[in-house]
Amino acid sequence: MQIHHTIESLRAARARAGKVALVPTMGNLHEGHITLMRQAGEKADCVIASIFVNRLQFGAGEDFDRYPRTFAADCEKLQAAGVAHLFAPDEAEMYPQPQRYHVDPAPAQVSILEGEFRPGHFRGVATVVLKLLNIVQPDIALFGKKDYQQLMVLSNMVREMALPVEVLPGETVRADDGLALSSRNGYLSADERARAPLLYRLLCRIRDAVRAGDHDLLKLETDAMDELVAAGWAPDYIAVRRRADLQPPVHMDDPLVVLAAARLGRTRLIDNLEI
Ligand SMILES: Nc1ncnc2c1ncn2[C@@H]1O[C@H](COP(=O)(O)OP(=O)(O)OP(=O)(O)O)[C@@H](O)[C@H]1O
Ligand SMILES: CC(C)(CO)[C@@H](O)C(=O)[O-]
Ligand code: BAL
Repeated sequence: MQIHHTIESLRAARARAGKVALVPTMGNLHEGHITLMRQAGEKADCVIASIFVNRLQFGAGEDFDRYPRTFAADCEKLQAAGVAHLFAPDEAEMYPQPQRYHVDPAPAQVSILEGEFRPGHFRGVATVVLKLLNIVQPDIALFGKKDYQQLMVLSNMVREMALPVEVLPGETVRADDGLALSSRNGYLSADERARAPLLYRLLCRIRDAVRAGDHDLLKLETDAMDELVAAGWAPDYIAVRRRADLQPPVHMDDPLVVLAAARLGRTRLIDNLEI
């Protein structure tokens, strides 16, 4: 695997490659990321991964400074997964001056769910992903469904900006007990890690209830929030939404997804399940 720290070096390599799939990450790689890399390898001749902890998408008081940076271990995993090129710019390469141009998703996209609790987050995500797409110019870009709203925002950006790239979703990879793999799981203490699968279990319960014909969504959501609080969590939201635009459903036969975010100690976890 070749490692590129500059845009110039990455672009020279990209120019020699055929069909390229890009998998953007913030590093601290786990099996969820590696599954995306393998899926990318099935769709393209050449897989390019990126690792960049993007300051623009972190709010004040969020975990930018303590975000796990494990570059050497990440490189070994990418190499083993058959990734051909890694783009790993430093901050001066990505943002040589304070970024003056941003992608601003419409409030309907980003004032809800994650966007309500992380103001400015998706502006930062969309801006860095547009920049990564411009740098790499991949044919395909892959993003995980674990970050469901991110996938929606980025798919809409690509479509509305007519970017010449195909966005492909990756299914959420989970631990045996159901917890969605996430870099932030590493923040959990042993006790918190043992309690963490409750979030997934509550999502399963709501999914199963809706499938079985229970349409009292408010009660399902409120009961699950109460259960999290009783178990010592601080939930931000649990919401059943339409998959297409993440707005509240009008018809229960719309394709739906249930999404949640909650804090366990100092760690904020998100998860979702399609219904
Ligand atoms: N468990 C997972 N299954 C599938 N894809 C995943 C999983 N976790 C992350 N991804 C995807 O990997 C890409 C990079 O994500 P990122 O580097 O933020 O990892 P993360 O584990 O989600 O980290 P964080 O804990 O910061 O949310 C994103 O497209 C994300 O949706
Ligand atoms: C897409 C992304 C790499 C942009 O920084 C990040 O939000 C992530 O890791 O999901
Ligand atoms: N996995 C999405 C990136 C973030 O939480 O900032």
